[in-house]
Amino acid sequence: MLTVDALTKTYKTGDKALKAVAFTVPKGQVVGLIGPSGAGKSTLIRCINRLVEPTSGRVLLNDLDITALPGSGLRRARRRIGMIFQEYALVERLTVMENVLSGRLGYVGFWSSFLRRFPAEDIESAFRLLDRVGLMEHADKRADALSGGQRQRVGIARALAQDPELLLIDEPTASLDPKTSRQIMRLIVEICDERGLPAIINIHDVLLAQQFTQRIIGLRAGEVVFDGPPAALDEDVLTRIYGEEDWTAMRRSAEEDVAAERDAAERMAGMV
Ligand SMILES: Nc1ncnc2c1ncn2[C@@H]1O[C@H](COP(=O)(O)OP(=O)(O)OP(=O)(O)O)[C@@H](O)[C@H]1O
Repeated sequence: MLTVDALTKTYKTGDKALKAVAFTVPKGQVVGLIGPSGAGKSTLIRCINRLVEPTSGRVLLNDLDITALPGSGLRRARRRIGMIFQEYALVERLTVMENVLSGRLGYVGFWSSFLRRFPAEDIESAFRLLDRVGLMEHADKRADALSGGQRQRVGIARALAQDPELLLIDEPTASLDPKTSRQIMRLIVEICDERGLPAIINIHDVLLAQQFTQRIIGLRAGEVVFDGPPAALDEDVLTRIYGEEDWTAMRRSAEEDVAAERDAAERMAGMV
């Protein structure tokens, strides 16, 4: 379980990016974090793994107080937190398998990691993960030979290779087409359910968040202004999160996207 307790971040510039943010995420739950630009979503994700130092408040991962850890303890704690990124952050010239195994680098000693020699059980487990994300036959391909959706699957497998207790996911579908985005969201939610992993997904696509996550947290100007099930996310709530003008513009562009996708599907159907 992840507990975020009265988390506050004030940057040196005086920007109050988080104001006493508090929530808990139980095992297996996937939370969609939404909010307008500048609401504090990235700051929240970065404060949880302490890439950004919180000003006050606490972050607990199961029984471990991440906010109280000194440097060495923090490195060990970060192994427990898997990260998945918008731009995948793969090593392009390495193979799919090597990228997945790089998730184990925090566990093997310096020379083994320098020589990229991994224990047999790490390799077996990496094969199982590649199978789970549907990339078994691509294990030996270089990462730069893959499609965007396949790359994100490698990113997911690499995060899981860490054997994490929490996943922090930053805009996982922002570089993908709508169909691939849905496949990736479905995969993330299924895997979190199978492994009892809590996850927070920073996601700008409200419809996608609503369709796949079990809970939505809406941030506005550093404060949680909504925390509840996707079904409760009505026009009033969305206006509260995004403001009247931005929500109307977002809804219009989402409707246009849905219509464009439907037209494309109809055209494809007409061709066969
Ligand atoms: N390194 C920094 N120094 C000073 N202020 C910062 C820094 N990073 C973010 N901020 C400020 O903190 C607030 C929250 O920013 P943050 O990037 O967390 O928002 P966000 O919701 O992730 O936005 P976006 O969706 O555009 O990525 C903003 O006012 C931003 O200007």
